[in-house]
Amino acid sequence: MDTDISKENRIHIISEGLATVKTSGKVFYNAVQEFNRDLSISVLTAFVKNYKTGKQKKERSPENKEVNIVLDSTKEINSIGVSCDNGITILEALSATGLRSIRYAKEVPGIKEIIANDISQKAVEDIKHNIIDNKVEGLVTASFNDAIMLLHQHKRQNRFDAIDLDPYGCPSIFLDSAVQTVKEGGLLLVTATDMAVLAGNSPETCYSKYGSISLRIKSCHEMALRILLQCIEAHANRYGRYIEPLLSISADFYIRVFVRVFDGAHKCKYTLSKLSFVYHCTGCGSFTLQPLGVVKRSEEKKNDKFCLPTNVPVDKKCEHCGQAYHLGGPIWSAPIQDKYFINEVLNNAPKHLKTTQRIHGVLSVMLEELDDVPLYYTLEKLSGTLHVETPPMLTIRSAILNAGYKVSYTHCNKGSIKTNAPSKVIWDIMRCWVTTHPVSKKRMIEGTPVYNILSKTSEREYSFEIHPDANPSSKKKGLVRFQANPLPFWGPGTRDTAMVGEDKLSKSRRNQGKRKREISEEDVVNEKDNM
Ligand SMILES: C[S@@+](CC[C@H](N)C(=O)[O-])C[C@H]1O[C@@H](n2cnc3c(N)ncnc32)[C@H](O)[C@@H]1O
Ligand SMILES: [Zn+2]
Repeated sequence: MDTDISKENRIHIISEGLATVKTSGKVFYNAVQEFNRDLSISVLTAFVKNYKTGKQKKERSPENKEVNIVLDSTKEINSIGVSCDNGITILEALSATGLRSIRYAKEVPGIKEIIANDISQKAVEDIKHNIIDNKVEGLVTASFNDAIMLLHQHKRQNRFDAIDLDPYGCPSIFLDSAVQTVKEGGLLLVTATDMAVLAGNSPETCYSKYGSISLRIKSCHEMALRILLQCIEAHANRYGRYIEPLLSISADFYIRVFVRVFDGAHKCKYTLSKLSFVYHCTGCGSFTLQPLGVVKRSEEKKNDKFCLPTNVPVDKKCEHCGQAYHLGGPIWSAPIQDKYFINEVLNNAPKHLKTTQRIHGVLSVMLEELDDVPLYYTLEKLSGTLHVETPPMLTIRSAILNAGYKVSYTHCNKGSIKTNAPSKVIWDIMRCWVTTHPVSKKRMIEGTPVYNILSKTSEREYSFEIHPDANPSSKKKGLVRFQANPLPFWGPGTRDTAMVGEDKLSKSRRNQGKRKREISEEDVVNEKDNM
Protein backbone atom coordinates (compact mmCIF):
# COMPACT_ATOMS: atom_id res chain seq x y z
CA MET A 1 0.00 0.00 0.00
CA ASP A 2 1.35 3.43 -0.91
CA THR A 3 0.27 6.32 1.17
CA ASP A 4 1.88 9.67 0.63
CA ILE A 5 1.30 12.92 2.36
CA SER A 6 1.92 16.02 0.33
CA LYS A 7 2.80 18.56 2.98
CA GLU A 8 1.27 21.61 1.26
CA ASN A 9 -2.31 20.45 0.99
CA ARG A 10 -2.30 17.41 3.26
CA ILE A 11 -3.79 15.23 0.59
CA HIS A 12 -3.43 11.52 1.25
CA ILE A 13 -2.94 9.29 -1.77
CA ILE A 14 -4.05 5.72 -1.25
CA SER A 15 -3.34 2.92 -3.70
CA GLU A 16 -5.19 -0.30 -3.14
CA GLY A 17 -6.00 -3.00 -5.66
CA LEU A 18 -6.38 -1.33 -9.06
CA ALA A 19 -7.57 1.98 -7.60
CA THR A 20 -5.75 5.06 -6.44
CA VAL A 21 -7.80 7.55 -4.47
CA LYS A 22 -7.10 10.85 -2.78
CA THR A 23 -8.59 12.10 0.42
CA SER A 24 -8.11 15.04 2.72
CA GLY A 25 -7.73 12.79 5.73
CA LYS A 26 -11.05 13.94 7.17
CA VAL A 27 -12.74 11.16 5.24
CA PHE A 28 -12.62 7.65 6.63
CA TYR A 29 -10.08 5.15 5.34
CA ASN A 30 -8.82 2.05 7.12
CA ALA A 31 -5.85 0.29 5.53
CA VAL A 32 -6.42 -2.85 7.61
CA GLN A 33 -9.77 -3.32 5.85
CA GLU A 34 -8.04 -4.11 2.56
CA PHE A 35 -8.76 -7.76 3.27
CA ASN A 36 -12.46 -6.92 3.71
CA ARG A 37 -12.50 -5.13 0.33
CA ASP A 38 -10.48 -7.88 -1.40
CA LEU A 39 -12.82 -10.55 -0.07
CA SER A 40 -15.87 -8.52 -1.15
CA ILE A 41 -14.42 -8.28 -4.66
CA SER A 42 -13.96 -12.06 -4.70
CA VAL A 43 -17.49 -12.66 -3.41
CA LEU A 44 -19.06 -10.25 -5.92
CA THR A 45 -17.11 -11.88 -8.76
CA ALA A 46 -18.54 -15.29 -7.86
CA PHE A 47 -21.98 -13.82 -7.19
CA VAL A 48 -22.19 -12.11 -10.59
CA LYS A 49 -21.17 -15.32 -12.31
CA ASN A 50 -23.77 -17.44 -10.56
CA TYR A 51 -26.54 -14.85 -10.45
CA LYS A 52 -26.29 -13.51 -13.96
CA THR A 53 -24.84 -16.12 -16.26
CA GLY A 54 -27.73 -18.50 -15.92
CA LYS A 55 -25.28 -21.06 -14.65
CA GLN A 56 -27.06 -21.93 -11.47
CA LYS A 57 -29.13 -20.35 -8.81
CA LYS A 58 -28.91 -22.51 -5.78
CA GLU A 59 -31.76 -22.56 -3.35
CA ARG A 60 -32.29 -24.60 -0.27
CA SER A 61 -35.48 -26.44 0.43
CA PRO A 62 -36.75 -26.20 4.01
CA GLU A 63 -35.08 -29.58 4.57
CA ASN A 64 -31.89 -27.77 3.67
CA LYS A 65 -31.40 -29.87 0.57
CA GLU A 66 -29.82 -28.11 -2.33
CA VAL A 67 -32.04 -27.46 -5.32
CA ASN A 68 -30.44 -26.03 -8.42
CA ILE A 69 -32.66 -23.80 -10.50
CA VAL A 70 -31.45 -22.64 -13.88
CA LEU A 71 -31.94 -18.92 -14.28
CA ASP A 72 -32.47 -17.06 -17.52
CA SER A 73 -29.48 -17.54 -19.74
CA THR A 74 -27.84 -14.24 -20.52
CA LYS A 75 -25.08 -12.72 -22.57
CA GLU A 76 -21.44 -12.49 -21.63
CA ILE A 77 -20.84 -10.53 -18.47
CA ASN A 78 -17.09 -10.84 -18.36
CA SER A 79 -16.20 -7.24 -19.11
CA ILE A 80 -14.51 -5.23 -16.39
CA GLY A 81 -14.55 -1.44 -16.17
CA VAL A 82 -17.39 -0.89 -18.63
CA SER A 83 -21.10 -0.89 -17.97
CA CYS A 84 -22.62 -4.25 -18.95
CA ASP A 85 -26.29 -3.98 -19.99
CA ASN A 86 -27.13 -7.18 -18.16
CA GLY A 87 -24.66 -6.62 -15.32
CA ILE A 88 -25.51 -6.04 -11.68
CA THR A 89 -26.33 -2.78 -9.91
CA ILE A 90 -24.59 -2.08 -6.60
CA LEU A 91 -25.29 0.47 -3.91
CA GLU A 92 -22.42 1.22 -1.56
CA ALA A 93 -24.52 3.06 0.98
CA LEU A 94 -21.66 4.25 3.24
CA SER A 95 -18.82 4.91 0.89
CA ALA A 96 -16.39 7.42 2.53
CA THR A 97 -13.62 7.93 -0.09
CA GLY A 98 -15.39 5.86 -2.75
CA LEU A 99 -12.41 3.49 -2.76
CA ARG A 100 -14.53 0.36 -2.37
CA SER A 101 -16.94 1.29 -5.17
CA ILE A 102 -14.10 2.28 -7.47
CA ARG A 103 -12.36 -1.00 -6.77
CA TYR A 104 -15.59 -2.88 -7.54
CA ALA A 105 -15.82 -0.96 -10.83
CA LYS A 106 -12.23 -1.75 -11.81
CA GLU A 107 -11.94 -5.28 -10.44
CA VAL A 108 -15.33 -7.03 -10.63
CA PRO A 109 -16.64 -8.19 -14.02
CA GLY A 110 -20.28 -7.83 -15.03
CA ILE A 111 -21.31 -4.57 -13.39
CA LYS A 112 -23.94 -2.27 -14.82
CA GLU A 113 -23.89 0.57 -12.33
CA ILE A 114 -22.57 1.45 -8.86
CA ILE A 115 -23.84 4.22 -6.61
CA ALA A 116 -21.29 5.42 -4.04
CA ASN A 117 -23.20 7.26 -1.35
CA ASP A 118 -22.22 9.12 1.80
CA ILE A 119 -23.87 11.54 4.18
CA SER A 120 -20.70 13.60 4.54
CA GLN A 121 -20.31 16.41 2.01
CA LYS A 122 -16.53 16.19 2.30
CA ALA A 123 -16.67 12.47 1.54
CA VAL A 124 -18.87 13.04 -1.52
CA GLU A 125 -16.43 15.64 -2.85
CA ASP A 126 -13.66 13.05 -2.51
CA ILE A 127 -15.82 10.40 -4.19
CA LYS A 128 -16.52 12.68 -7.17
CA HIS A 129 -12.85 13.49 -7.72
CA ASN A 130 -11.82 9.90 -7.25
CA ILE A 131 -14.36 8.67 -9.80
CA ILE A 132 -12.89 11.03 -12.42
CA ASP A 133 -9.25 10.29 -11.50
CA ASN A 134 -9.93 6.57 -11.85
CA LYS A 135 -11.88 7.00 -15.10
CA VAL A 136 -14.90 5.06 -13.87
CA GLU A 137 -17.50 7.75 -14.65
CA GLY A 138 -19.29 5.24 -16.86
CA LEU A 139 -19.87 2.92 -13.92
CA VAL A 140 -19.81 4.80 -10.61
CA THR A 141 -22.07 7.71 -9.61
CA ALA A 142 -21.56 9.72 -6.43
CA SER A 143 -24.55 10.33 -4.20
CA PHE A 144 -24.93 12.70 -1.24
CA ASN A 145 -27.72 11.39 0.93
CA ASP A 146 -28.62 9.70 4.17
CA ALA A 147 -28.27 6.02 3.34
CA ILE A 148 -31.65 5.22 4.86
CA MET A 149 -33.42 7.85 2.77
CA LEU A 150 -31.67 6.68 -0.38
CA LEU A 151 -32.57 3.05 0.30
CA HIS A 152 -36.22 3.97 0.80
CA GLN A 153 -36.23 5.96 -2.45
CA HIS A 154 -35.20 2.78 -4.27
CA LYS A 155 -37.36 0.21 -2.53
CA ARG A 156 -40.23 0.27 -5.05
CA GLN A 157 -38.30 0.82 -8.24
CA ASN A 158 -34.68 0.50 -9.30
CA ARG A 159 -33.87 -1.91 -6.52
CA PHE A 160 -30.26 -3.05 -6.37
CA ASP A 161 -28.75 -6.45 -7.09
CA ALA A 162 -26.25 -5.86 -4.29
CA ILE A 163 -26.17 -3.49 -1.32
CA ASP A 164 -22.97 -2.97 0.65
CA LEU A 165 -23.22 -1.69 4.23
CA ASP A 166 -19.89 -0.89 5.85
CA PRO A 167 -20.73 1.46 8.72
CA TYR A 168 -18.94 2.72 11.79
CA GLY A 169 -19.81 0.08 14.38
CA CYS A 170 -23.29 -1.36 14.18
CA PRO A 171 -25.18 -1.75 10.87
CA SER A 172 -28.60 -2.41 12.39
CA ILE A 173 -30.18 1.00 11.63
CA PHE A 174 -29.64 0.38 7.90
CA LEU A 175 -30.96 -3.17 7.77
CA ASP A 176 -34.68 -2.49 7.63
CA SER A 177 -34.41 -0.33 4.51
CA ALA A 178 -31.70 -2.53 2.95
CA VAL A 179 -33.72 -5.76 3.13
CA GLN A 180 -36.54 -4.01 1.25
CA THR A 181 -34.34 -2.50 -1.42
CA VAL A 182 -32.33 -5.51 -2.55
CA LYS A 183 -33.77 -7.42 -5.52
CA GLU A 184 -35.19 -10.93 -5.30
CA GLY A 185 -32.17 -13.22 -4.85
CA GLY A 186 -29.91 -10.17 -4.49
CA LEU A 187 -26.93 -9.83 -2.19
CA LEU A 188 -26.43 -7.92 1.05
CA LEU A 189 -22.84 -7.36 2.16
CA VAL A 190 -22.86 -6.26 5.79
CA THR A 191 -19.99 -5.37 8.15
CA ALA A 192 -20.25 -4.89 11.91
CA THR A 193 -17.29 -3.59 13.91
CA ASP A 194 -18.97 -3.22 17.32
CA MET A 195 -17.42 -6.44 18.49
CA ALA A 196 -17.46 -5.59 22.20
CA VAL A 197 -21.26 -5.37 22.03
CA LEU A 198 -21.61 -8.51 19.92
CA ALA A 199 -19.11 -10.51 21.97
CA GLY A 200 -20.90 -10.20 25.28
CA ASN A 201 -19.38 -7.11 26.93
CA SER A 202 -22.72 -5.38 26.81
CA PRO A 203 -25.58 -7.86 26.32
CA GLU A 204 -28.21 -5.21 27.04
CA THR A 205 -26.84 -2.98 24.27
CA CYS A 206 -26.67 -5.98 21.97
CA TYR A 207 -30.34 -6.63 22.62
CA SER A 208 -31.31 -3.04 21.91
CA LYS A 209 -29.31 -2.97 18.69
CA TYR A 210 -29.67 -6.50 17.34
CA GLY A 211 -32.66 -7.94 19.22
CA SER A 212 -30.44 -10.63 20.69
CA ILE A 213 -28.52 -11.14 23.94
CA SER A 214 -24.79 -11.64 23.44
CA LEU A 215 -22.76 -13.80 25.81
CA ARG A 216 -19.19 -13.82 27.08
CA ILE A 217 -18.69 -17.20 25.54
CA LYS A 218 -15.49 -18.59 24.04
CA SER A 219 -17.22 -18.94 20.69
CA CYS A 220 -18.25 -15.26 20.82
CA HIS A 221 -16.97 -14.52 17.31
CA GLU A 222 -19.19 -17.13 15.71
CA MET A 223 -22.02 -16.12 18.03
CA ALA A 224 -21.57 -12.52 16.77
CA LEU A 225 -22.03 -13.72 13.19
CA ARG A 226 -25.13 -15.64 14.18
CA ILE A 227 -26.57 -12.63 16.06
CA LEU A 228 -26.11 -10.43 13.00
CA LEU A 229 -27.67 -13.07 10.72
CA GLN A 230 -30.74 -13.44 12.96
CA CYS A 231 -31.08 -9.66 12.97
CA ILE A 232 -31.06 -9.45 9.15
CA GLU A 233 -33.51 -12.36 8.97
CA ALA A 234 -35.86 -10.63 11.45
CA HIS A 235 -35.92 -7.47 9.32
CA ALA A 236 -36.40 -9.48 6.11
CA ASN A 237 -39.24 -11.53 7.63
CA ARG A 238 -41.21 -8.34 8.30
CA TYR A 239 -41.54 -7.93 4.54
CA GLY A 240 -42.23 -11.59 3.74
CA ARG A 241 -38.60 -12.13 2.78
CA TYR A 242 -35.93 -14.44 4.13
CA ILE A 243 -32.17 -14.76 3.93
CA GLU A 244 -29.77 -17.40 2.74
CA PRO A 245 -26.22 -16.92 4.09
CA LEU A 246 -23.51 -17.42 1.47
CA LEU A 247 -20.40 -16.62 3.47
CA SER A 248 -19.93 -15.39 7.05
CA ILE A 249 -16.55 -14.26 8.27
CA SER A 250 -15.01 -13.10 11.51
CA ALA A 251 -11.77 -11.30 10.72
CA ASP A 252 -9.49 -8.93 12.60
CA PHE A 253 -11.78 -6.62 14.62
CA TYR A 254 -15.00 -7.04 12.65
CA ILE A 255 -17.48 -9.49 11.20
CA ARG A 256 -18.90 -9.45 7.68
CA VAL A 257 -21.76 -11.47 6.23
CA PHE A 258 -22.80 -12.02 2.63
CA VAL A 259 -26.44 -13.08 2.38
CA ARG A 260 -28.99 -13.40 -0.37
CA VAL A 261 -32.52 -12.15 0.19
CA PHE A 262 -35.54 -13.94 -1.25
CA ASP A 263 -39.30 -13.36 -1.29
CA GLY A 264 -41.48 -15.98 0.37
CA ALA A 265 -43.95 -15.33 3.15
CA HIS A 266 -44.47 -19.08 3.62
CA LYS A 267 -40.73 -19.66 3.95
CA CYS A 268 -40.70 -17.15 6.82
CA LYS A 269 -42.59 -19.75 8.86
CA TYR A 270 -39.37 -21.79 8.91
CA THR A 271 -37.43 -18.99 10.59
CA LEU A 272 -38.22 -20.12 14.14
CA SER A 273 -36.61 -23.47 13.42
CA LYS A 274 -33.46 -21.68 12.20
CA LEU A 275 -33.07 -19.75 15.46
CA SER A 276 -31.99 -20.89 18.92
CA PHE A 277 -31.49 -19.61 22.41
CA VAL A 278 -28.15 -20.49 23.99
CA TYR A 279 -27.76 -21.76 27.56
CA HIS A 280 -24.19 -21.00 28.56
CA CYS A 281 -22.70 -22.39 31.76
CA THR A 282 -20.98 -19.66 33.78
CA GLY A 283 -18.62 -22.25 35.27
CA CYS A 284 -17.30 -24.59 32.59
CA GLY A 285 -18.46 -22.78 29.45
CA SER A 286 -20.56 -25.69 28.15
CA PHE A 287 -23.41 -24.57 25.93
CA THR A 288 -26.75 -26.04 24.93
CA LEU A 289 -28.98 -24.76 22.14
CA GLN A 290 -32.74 -24.47 22.45
CA PRO A 291 -34.42 -24.05 19.03
CA LEU A 292 -37.27 -21.52 19.05
CA GLY A 293 -39.38 -23.70 16.80
CA VAL A 294 -39.59 -27.21 15.46
CA VAL A 295 -40.82 -28.20 12.01
CA LYS A 296 -42.56 -31.55 11.72
CA ARG A 297 -41.90 -32.47 8.12
CA SER A 298 -44.48 -34.07 5.89
CA GLU A 299 -44.03 -35.72 2.51
CA GLU A 300 -45.66 -32.71 0.93
CA LYS A 301 -43.87 -29.60 2.06
CA LYS A 302 -47.05 -27.58 2.21
CA ASN A 303 -48.28 -29.83 5.01
CA ASP A 304 -45.24 -29.20 7.25
CA LYS A 305 -46.33 -28.48 10.83
CA PHE A 306 -44.79 -25.68 12.83
CA CYS A 307 -44.54 -26.44 16.54
CA LEU A 308 -42.99 -25.00 19.66
CA PRO A 309 -40.44 -27.06 21.62
CA THR A 310 -41.93 -28.64 24.71
CA ASN A 311 -38.89 -29.22 26.90
CA VAL A 312 -36.17 -27.17 28.53
CA PRO A 313 -32.87 -28.77 27.47
CA VAL A 314 -30.89 -28.09 30.68
CA ASP A 315 -31.32 -28.49 34.44
CA LYS A 316 -31.24 -25.51 36.82
CA LYS A 317 -27.52 -26.11 37.37
CA CYS A 318 -24.94 -27.39 34.91
CA GLU A 319 -24.81 -31.19 34.90
CA HIS A 320 -21.01 -31.09 34.61
CA CYS A 321 -19.80 -28.39 36.98
CA GLY A 322 -22.84 -27.45 39.04
CA GLN A 323 -22.77 -23.74 38.16
CA ALA A 324 -25.64 -21.57 36.88
CA TYR A 325 -26.52 -20.75 33.27
CA HIS A 326 -26.86 -17.53 31.35
CA LEU A 327 -29.41 -17.45 28.56
CA GLY A 328 -28.39 -15.70 25.34
CA GLY A 329 -29.71 -15.28 21.82
CA PRO A 330 -31.69 -15.84 19.80
CA ILE A 331 -28.97 -16.68 17.31
CA TRP A 332 -29.13 -17.97 13.74
CA SER A 333 -28.51 -21.70 14.24
CA ALA A 334 -28.89 -22.84 10.60
CA PRO A 335 -25.76 -23.08 8.40
CA ILE A 336 -23.76 -19.85 8.01
CA GLN A 337 -21.59 -20.96 5.09
CA ASP A 338 -22.70 -22.09 1.65
CA LYS A 339 -19.95 -24.50 0.66
CA TYR A 340 -20.96 -24.53 -3.00
CA PHE A 341 -20.68 -20.77 -3.13
CA ILE A 342 -17.40 -20.66 -1.20
CA ASN A 343 -15.92 -23.07 -3.73
CA GLU A 344 -17.11 -20.71 -6.47
CA VAL A 345 -15.37 -17.83 -4.70
CA LEU A 346 -12.15 -19.84 -4.46
CA ASN A 347 -12.33 -20.95 -8.09
CA ASN A 348 -13.05 -17.47 -9.44
CA ALA A 349 -11.00 -15.28 -7.07
CA PRO A 350 -9.09 -12.58 -8.98
CA LYS A 351 -5.36 -13.26 -8.89
CA HIS A 352 -4.15 -9.69 -8.41
CA LEU A 353 -5.46 -9.18 -4.86
CA LYS A 354 -2.82 -8.48 -2.23
CA THR A 355 -4.56 -10.69 0.34
CA THR A 356 -5.17 -13.63 -2.02
CA GLN A 357 -3.18 -15.98 0.17
CA ARG A 358 -5.20 -15.09 3.23
CA ILE A 359 -8.51 -15.40 1.36
CA HIS A 360 -7.49 -18.82 0.12
CA GLY A 361 -6.51 -19.97 3.62
CA VAL A 362 -9.56 -18.66 5.47
CA LEU A 363 -12.03 -19.94 2.88
CA SER A 364 -10.36 -23.34 2.93
CA VAL A 365 -10.92 -23.54 6.69
CA MET A 366 -14.57 -22.48 6.15
CA LEU A 367 -15.01 -25.38 3.73
CA GLU A 368 -13.90 -27.73 6.52
CA GLU A 369 -16.23 -26.24 9.17
CA LEU A 370 -19.03 -28.55 10.32
CA ASP A 371 -22.24 -27.10 8.85
CA ASP A 372 -24.73 -28.37 11.34
CA VAL A 373 -22.92 -27.62 14.60
CA PRO A 374 -23.29 -24.03 15.80
CA LEU A 375 -20.61 -22.63 18.15
CA TYR A 376 -17.51 -24.35 19.50
CA TYR A 377 -15.30 -25.10 22.49
CA THR A 378 -11.76 -23.87 22.82
CA LEU A 379 -8.87 -26.00 23.99
CA GLU A 380 -7.73 -23.17 26.23
CA LYS A 381 -11.08 -22.99 28.08
CA LEU A 382 -11.39 -26.77 28.47
CA SER A 383 -7.95 -27.12 30.03
CA GLY A 384 -8.25 -23.77 31.87
CA THR A 385 -11.43 -24.91 33.62
CA LEU A 386 -9.62 -28.00 34.92
CA HIS A 387 -6.28 -26.24 35.56
CA VAL A 388 -4.64 -29.03 33.64
CA GLU A 389 -1.80 -29.07 31.13
CA THR A 390 -3.28 -28.23 27.73
CA PRO A 391 -3.48 -31.30 25.51
CA PRO A 392 -2.20 -31.03 21.94
CA MET A 393 -5.04 -30.15 19.55
CA LEU A 394 -4.24 -33.21 17.45
CA THR A 395 -4.69 -35.44 20.51
CA ILE A 396 -8.09 -34.03 21.47
CA ARG A 397 -9.32 -34.05 17.88
CA SER A 398 -8.20 -37.68 17.62
CA ALA A 399 -10.04 -38.66 20.82
CA ILE A 400 -13.27 -37.12 19.44
CA LEU A 401 -12.86 -38.85 16.07
CA ASN A 402 -11.86 -42.18 17.68
CA ALA A 403 -15.09 -42.00 19.71
CA GLY A 404 -17.09 -41.78 16.47
CA TYR A 405 -17.91 -38.07 16.44
CA LYS A 406 -17.14 -35.33 13.94
CA VAL A 407 -14.75 -32.46 14.65
CA SER A 408 -13.56 -29.38 12.80
CA TYR A 409 -11.87 -26.07 13.38
CA THR A 410 -13.65 -22.84 12.63
CA HIS A 411 -12.01 -19.90 10.89
CA CYS A 412 -13.07 -17.79 13.90
CA ASN A 413 -10.52 -19.23 16.32
CA LYS A 414 -7.35 -21.24 15.87
CA GLY A 415 -7.90 -23.09 19.13
CA SER A 416 -11.49 -24.01 18.28
CA ILE A 417 -13.11 -27.41 18.62
CA LYS A 418 -16.37 -27.63 16.71
CA THR A 419 -17.94 -31.01 17.25
CA ASN A 420 -21.20 -32.89 17.30
CA ALA A 421 -20.00 -34.78 20.39
CA PRO A 422 -22.24 -33.97 23.38
CA SER A 423 -20.60 -31.84 26.10
CA LYS A 424 -20.64 -34.92 28.34
CA VAL A 425 -18.30 -36.70 25.92
CA ILE A 426 -15.98 -33.68 25.80
CA TRP A 427 -15.69 -33.59 29.60
CA ASP A 428 -15.22 -37.38 29.71
CA ILE A 429 -12.34 -37.02 27.26
CA MET A 430 -10.84 -34.33 29.47
CA ARG A 431 -11.28 -36.59 32.54
CA CYS A 432 -9.34 -39.31 30.71
CA TRP A 433 -6.61 -36.78 29.89
CA VAL A 434 -6.41 -35.83 33.56
CA THR A 435 -5.68 -39.44 34.54
CA THR A 436 -2.26 -39.08 32.94
CA HIS A 437 -1.88 -35.33 33.56
CA PRO A 438 -3.05 -34.85 37.12
CA VAL A 439 -4.48 -31.64 38.49
CA SER A 440 -2.73 -30.05 41.47
CA LYS A 441 -4.46 -30.94 44.78
CA LYS A 442 -4.49 -27.22 45.62
CA ARG A 443 -7.01 -26.70 42.85
CA MET A 444 -9.48 -29.24 44.15
CA ILE A 445 -11.61 -26.86 46.19
CA GLU A 446 -15.08 -28.12 46.92
CA GLY A 447 -17.83 -26.51 44.85
CA THR A 448 -15.54 -25.25 42.10
CA PRO A 449 -16.09 -26.35 38.48
CA VAL A 450 -12.85 -28.37 38.46
CA TYR A 451 -13.81 -30.15 41.68
CA ASN A 452 -17.33 -30.94 40.45
CA ILE A 453 -16.22 -32.12 37.02
CA LEU A 454 -13.42 -34.33 38.35
CA SER A 455 -15.61 -35.75 41.13
CA LYS A 456 -17.36 -37.72 38.40
CA THR A 457 -15.60 -40.49 36.56
CA SER A 458 -15.52 -40.93 32.83
CA GLU A 459 -18.15 -43.39 31.62
CA ARG A 460 -15.71 -45.00 29.22
CA GLU A 461 -12.10 -45.02 28.06
CA TYR A 462 -11.14 -42.75 25.18
CA SER A 463 -8.30 -43.44 22.80
CA PHE A 464 -5.86 -40.60 22.26
CA GLU A 465 -4.12 -42.45 19.45
CA ILE A 466 -3.62 -40.08 16.52
CA HIS A 467 -6.52 -40.42 14.08
CA PRO A 468 -5.69 -40.24 10.34
CA ASP A 469 -8.23 -37.40 9.85
CA ALA A 470 -7.19 -35.40 12.91
CA ASN A 471 -5.05 -33.01 10.91
CA PRO A 472 -7.24 -31.09 8.44
CA SER A 473 -6.19 -30.73 4.84
CA SER A 474 -5.90 -26.91 5.05
CA LYS A 475 -3.26 -27.36 7.74
CA LYS A 476 -1.46 -30.19 5.98
CA LYS A 477 -1.17 -27.94 2.93
CA GLY A 478 0.34 -25.20 5.10
CA LEU A 479 -2.25 -22.59 4.07
CA VAL A 480 -2.44 -19.19 5.77
CA ARG A 481 -5.37 -20.10 7.95
CA PHE A 482 -5.39 -17.59 10.80
CA GLN A 483 -4.13 -14.06 11.08
CA ALA A 484 -1.01 -13.24 13.07
CA ASN A 485 -0.93 -10.81 15.94
CA PRO A 486 -2.41 -7.37 15.30
CA LEU A 487 -0.38 -4.60 13.73
CA PRO A 488 0.09 -1.16 15.25
CA PHE A 489 -3.10 0.99 15.09
CA TRP A 490 -5.11 -2.10 14.37
CA GLY A 491 -8.80 -1.49 15.00
CA PRO A 492 -12.07 -0.43 13.43
CA GLY A 493 -11.54 3.32 13.60
CA THR A 494 -14.26 5.84 14.36
CA ARG A 495 -15.63 9.08 13.01
CA ASP A 496 -12.86 10.83 14.96
CA THR A 497 -10.02 8.76 13.53
CA ALA A 498 -10.72 9.14 9.84
CA MET A 499 -7.39 7.77 8.66
CA VAL A 500 -6.81 4.51 10.40
CA GLY A 501 -3.76 2.32 10.03
CA GLU A 502 -1.48 3.34 7.24
CA ASP A 503 -1.51 7.07 7.80
CA LYS A 504 -0.80 6.77 11.49
CA LEU A 505 1.78 4.17 10.70
CA SER A 506 3.49 6.53 8.24
CA LYS A 507 3.41 9.30 10.82
CA SER A 508 4.95 7.12 13.46
CA ARG A 509 7.60 6.05 10.99
CA ARG A 510 8.47 9.63 10.27
CA ASN A 511 8.57 10.54 13.92
CA GLN A 512 10.68 7.65 14.99
CA GLY A 513 12.88 7.78 11.93
CA LYS A 514 12.84 4.06 11.58
CA ARG A 515 10.96 1.82 9.24
CA LYS A 516 8.14 -0.24 10.67
CA ARG A 517 6.78 -3.33 8.98
CA GLU A 518 4.57 -2.80 5.93
CA ILE A 519 1.00 -4.01 6.20
CA SER A 520 1.37 -6.87 3.85
CA GLU A 521 0.68 -10.47 3.18
CA GLU A 522 3.75 -11.33 5.24
CA ASP A 523 1.91 -10.12 8.31
CA VAL A 524 -0.65 -12.79 7.77
CA VAL A 525 1.55 -15.68 8.72
CA ASN A 526 0.56 -19.20 9.28
CA GLU A 527 -0.44 -20.08 12.78
CA LYS A 528 1.46 -22.44 15.00
CA ASP A 529 -1.15 -24.73 16.42
CA ASN A 530 -0.58 -26.45 19.66
CA MET A 531 0.06 -29.79 18.02
C1 LIG B 1 -16.61 3.04 7.92
S1 LIG B 1 -16.86 4.33 6.81
C2 LIG B 1 -17.05 3.52 5.25
C3 LIG B 1 -15.78 2.95 4.70
C4 LIG B 1 -15.84 2.49 3.27
N1 LIG B 1 -16.96 1.60 3.00
C5 LIG B 1 -14.53 1.81 2.87
O1 LIG B 1 -14.49 0.63 2.52
O2 LIG B 1 -13.50 2.50 2.92
C6 LIG B 1 -18.49 4.84 7.17
C7 LIG B 1 -19.01 6.00 6.33
O3 LIG B 1 -20.42 6.08 6.54
C8 LIG B 1 -20.81 7.44 6.43
N2 LIG B 1 -22.14 7.53 7.05
C9 LIG B 1 -22.45 7.48 8.37
N3 LIG B 1 -23.80 7.56 8.53
C10 LIG B 1 -24.34 7.64 7.28
C11 LIG B 1 -25.66 7.71 6.79
N4 LIG B 1 -26.72 7.72 7.62
N5 LIG B 1 -25.85 7.75 5.46
C12 LIG B 1 -24.80 7.74 4.61
N6 LIG B 1 -23.51 7.68 5.02
C13 LIG B 1 -23.28 7.62 6.35
C14 LIG B 1 -19.69 8.19 7.11
O4 LIG B 1 -19.67 9.54 6.66
C15 LIG B 1 -18.46 7.37 6.68
O5 LIG B 1 -17.84 7.96 5.56
ZN1 LIG C 1 -20.75 -26.12 33.68
